[in-house]
Amino acid sequence: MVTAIIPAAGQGKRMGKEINKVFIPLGNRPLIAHTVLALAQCPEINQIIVAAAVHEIKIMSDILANSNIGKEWRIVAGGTERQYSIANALKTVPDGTDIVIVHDGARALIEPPLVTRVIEVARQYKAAALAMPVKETIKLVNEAGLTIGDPAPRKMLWAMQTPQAFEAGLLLKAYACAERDGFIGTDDAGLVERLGTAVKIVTGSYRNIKITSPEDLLLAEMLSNKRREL
Ligand SMILES: Nc1ccn([C@@H]2O[C@H](COP(=O)(O)OP(=O)(O)OP(=O)(O)O)[C@@H](O)[C@H]2O)c(=O)n1
Ligand SMILES: C[C@](O)(CO)[C@H](O)COP(=O)(O)O
Repeated sequence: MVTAIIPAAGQGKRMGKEINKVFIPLGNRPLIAHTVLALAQCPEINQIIVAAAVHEIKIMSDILANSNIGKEWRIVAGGTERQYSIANALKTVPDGTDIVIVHDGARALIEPPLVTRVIEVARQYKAAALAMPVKETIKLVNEAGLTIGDPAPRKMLWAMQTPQAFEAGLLLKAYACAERDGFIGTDDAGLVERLGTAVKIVTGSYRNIKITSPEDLLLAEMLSNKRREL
């Protein structure tokens, strides 16, 4: 049984709008509805848990109730960090779940076949994540703004995306260890790697953007219109 967790309890500060970016409309529905519906289209996923900010539970619930999700779904209260929002959701994962997938509410353009793929690979390798090769030259820069070297050859650098999928027991252990150590990571794969488990990379898509700043919204609108034309 596969449970999907969607953290959507952020503030969307970098988007610079008054509302949480996951409620911004994209085409005919809010971003979060696109995200949840994309995951709901994956036959492998049995239930969906969305983490929402406490003061946004009502609006989230209204949106999801009107979205014809067609799968079991529920909302949990989020936390002050993405990781805490996911930790809250993990506490409510139903017994019998063997795979947990985590997907950002803000990655509304995810294509269902990629979700299916990452779940299949997680069954094989225990841990899998979408990622894309970086296109830019990446450098380490110190606080004074001076370069201090290249981190690794570019062909070894991949930009992590979501969804990321894990054996349920492994992810629960990774979260318990991170909490014990006071470690905050920027993705779930990072928490699992701390246990010594390598995460199998699945090539994602440059269209699977995390809608973070206003330019991303423009790009999302273009990509989404293009998809409707096809
Ligand atoms: N305390 C938090 C912070 C983030 N998220 C979610 O994690 C995903 C990825 O985070 P990000 O894109 O950084 O979203 P925000 O934290 O909302 O953005 P910002 O940092 O600009 O405020 C988003 O779907 C966001 O809603 C969450 O559930 N709980
Ligand atoms: C998990 C993630 O989407 C992988 O790219 C990303 O790290 C989330 O980052 P943020 O710190 O919440 O912007």
